[in-house]
Amino acid sequence: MRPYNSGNHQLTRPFSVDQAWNATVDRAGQCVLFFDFDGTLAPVEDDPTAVQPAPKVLAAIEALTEVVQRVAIVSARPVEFLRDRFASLTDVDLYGLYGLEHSHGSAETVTEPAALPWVPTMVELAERARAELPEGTLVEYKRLSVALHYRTAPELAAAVESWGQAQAGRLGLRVQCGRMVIELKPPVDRDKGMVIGEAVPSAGCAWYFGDDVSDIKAFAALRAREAADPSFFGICVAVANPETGQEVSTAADLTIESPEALGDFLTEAVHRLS
Ligand SMILES: O=P(O)(O)OC[C@H]1O[C@H](O[C@H]2O[C@H](CO)[C@@H](O)[C@H](O)[C@H]2O)[C@H](O)[C@@H](O)[C@@H]1O
Repeated sequence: MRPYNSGNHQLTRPFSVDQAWNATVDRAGQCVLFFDFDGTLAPVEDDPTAVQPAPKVLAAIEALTEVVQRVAIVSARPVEFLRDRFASLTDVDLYGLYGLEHSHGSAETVTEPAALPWVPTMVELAERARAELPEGTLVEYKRLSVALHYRTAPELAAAVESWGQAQAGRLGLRVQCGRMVIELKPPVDRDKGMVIGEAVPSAGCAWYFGDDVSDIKAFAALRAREAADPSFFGICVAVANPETGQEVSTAADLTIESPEALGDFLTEAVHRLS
């Protein structure tokens, strides 16, 4: 595979964790670290409201903000949810709802204007889902999207997905499938790949950590940046899981065992980059 210029190091895929960090040390001040939230920084729970970052994650990210150019969380959760989980971190960029919302540092949340007219549709959709879907489905209303979960009732997968697809057709919404979930979103062009594509032009390197199929678009954005500029290097890291893990790992450069292991990995990264 084509070697690419990573400062003082020439890396050729596949590369090891040590090689990736050594190449990052040379340009830590130009490096952006992007993290997905659920299943990456936080272990999966049956109840989406109960989720918290894994041990060591908050301390490690806080320390990393001092040594890299930027740290950003890129999630399908609303910014308000992310801000609550990362309240102690004032220097982290938050991208919520696949980039329909963002907030930089402690600034106000900005919402993509084209998505706002879809709020009433989402309210109606969430009400209808609660009334029509079988018991065991968990309906998560997120203002500009609705997630239909079947983690605690996997036998409902086909029924929930078919109901969601039908509603998307009826209302003109887009569908994003994930780990035991189908999500309906406004027909507005925002995804994790677009967020990363817009955020990396001024960076010399970037790491993206993710566990779900929506994160593969973010990996692709790093690959595209690298193809356009051989002096840039992007490192795609999968977090293993029994549902989407194989697909995400196949698209990644490196795989980490779990969100808890990522906490350890980031703690080690602080020492390597400091
Ligand atoms: O982009 P992300 O930050 O990874 O968000 C993706 C979805 O994460 C949440 O659902 C997932 O985690 C839940 C809590 O652990 C779990 O119960 C569910 O099965 C997973 O799909 C979140 O609730 C969704 O809104 C996000 O779309």
